[in-house]
Amino acid sequence: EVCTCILTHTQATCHPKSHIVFLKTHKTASSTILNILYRYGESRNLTFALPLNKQSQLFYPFFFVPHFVEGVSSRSVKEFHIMCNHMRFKKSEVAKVMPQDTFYFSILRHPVAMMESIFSYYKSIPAFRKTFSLEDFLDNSWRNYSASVANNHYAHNILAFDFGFKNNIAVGTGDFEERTTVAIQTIEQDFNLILISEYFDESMVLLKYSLCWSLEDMVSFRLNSRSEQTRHSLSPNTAEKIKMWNALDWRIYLHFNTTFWHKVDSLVGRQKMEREVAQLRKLQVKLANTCLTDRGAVDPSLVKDARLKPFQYGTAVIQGYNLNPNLDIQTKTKCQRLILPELQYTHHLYTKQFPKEAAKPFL
Ligand SMILES: Nc1ncnc2c1ncn2[C@@H]1O[C@H](COP(=O)(O)OS(=O)(=O)O)[C@@H](OP(=O)(O)O)[C@H]1O
Repeated sequence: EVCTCILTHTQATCHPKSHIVFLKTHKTASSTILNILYRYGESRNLTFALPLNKQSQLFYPFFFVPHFVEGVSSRSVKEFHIMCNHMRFKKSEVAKVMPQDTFYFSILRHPVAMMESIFSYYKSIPAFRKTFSLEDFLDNSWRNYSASVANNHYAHNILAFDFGFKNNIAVGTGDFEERTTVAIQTIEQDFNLILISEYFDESMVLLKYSLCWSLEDMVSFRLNSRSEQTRHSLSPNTAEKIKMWNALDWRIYLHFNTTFWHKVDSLVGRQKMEREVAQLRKLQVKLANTCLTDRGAVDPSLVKDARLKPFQYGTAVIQGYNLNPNLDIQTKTKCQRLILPELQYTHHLYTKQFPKEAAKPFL
């Protein structure tokens, strides 16, 4: 894989990859990446490993098994190209569905920013429900945190959980170091690339090189972003408490933040990276000027077309976009796909791939 990617440096004959697994982690900009994969696959008639029965997730938080994918049990699909919906990762099971030469990648976000986002989005889970604030949770409520209660996994080392590891471990306990090492080594083995949400544009350029795609394939608008009014700034003291509480995630993040920059150096180079990030941003500004009326995201109450409204959850206010009404049909379709929220786009692809199943009443 590395060899073909190096060839892309010189614009030589690398072959675009189309067998891809993206582990969609939570609150890491993963919906923006999902949208990139959906558009790439749809425009090339690739087949997605979509969740069974019109679900939007691969039966998360259960560990992945092949029959979660529509078309596996019925054997109606011969070859899957892209798997990218939320799942709890288990490599041995995913590998039963996907071709051998599949490229595996995922994305991590700084655990402090991530927990701030998660607290607002998953405020209704038992661990957070009765707490006044994230600070209140970190100071007091975590003492009553029960790992066995459904959905509480969102509150503790959620990155590790999504990658398939046990998430309930405290720093300083007997096997913390060993389990951290095993988690990091296993992710290194199972994944070809780990991206970092804080360097989203750099991540997209790195992904472009790794997949041998074009810069045009990497353009996106920020999806699933919260409006300013539901963001909370955290003190340095709170940030330290989050790093302690989510020590496993913090260690995983630190490790892959380092390897990310090693990959940048070996696959792209810093100067070229800077140039390509600037090009990518230019392309995105141009696209925003063409596609959008408001130039950027707006609060959901201001999204005029109900079909383009993102799903709302918890105390978060998730923003969406308004489409420029003066577009020719072709441009309109292209722009619409760029801002189509995850649930709507998943349903659209499901209907295309499985028209008969899509017509059946929802069970
Ligand atoms: N391009 C880009 N760059 C940086 N950050 C981005 C980007 N796109 C989305 N986001 C932020 O990612 C958060 C949503 O993450 P997800 O889409 O993974 O959420 S979900 O788990 O699917 O609900 C959400 O974070 P918060 O706004 O802090 O909640 C988004 O703002």
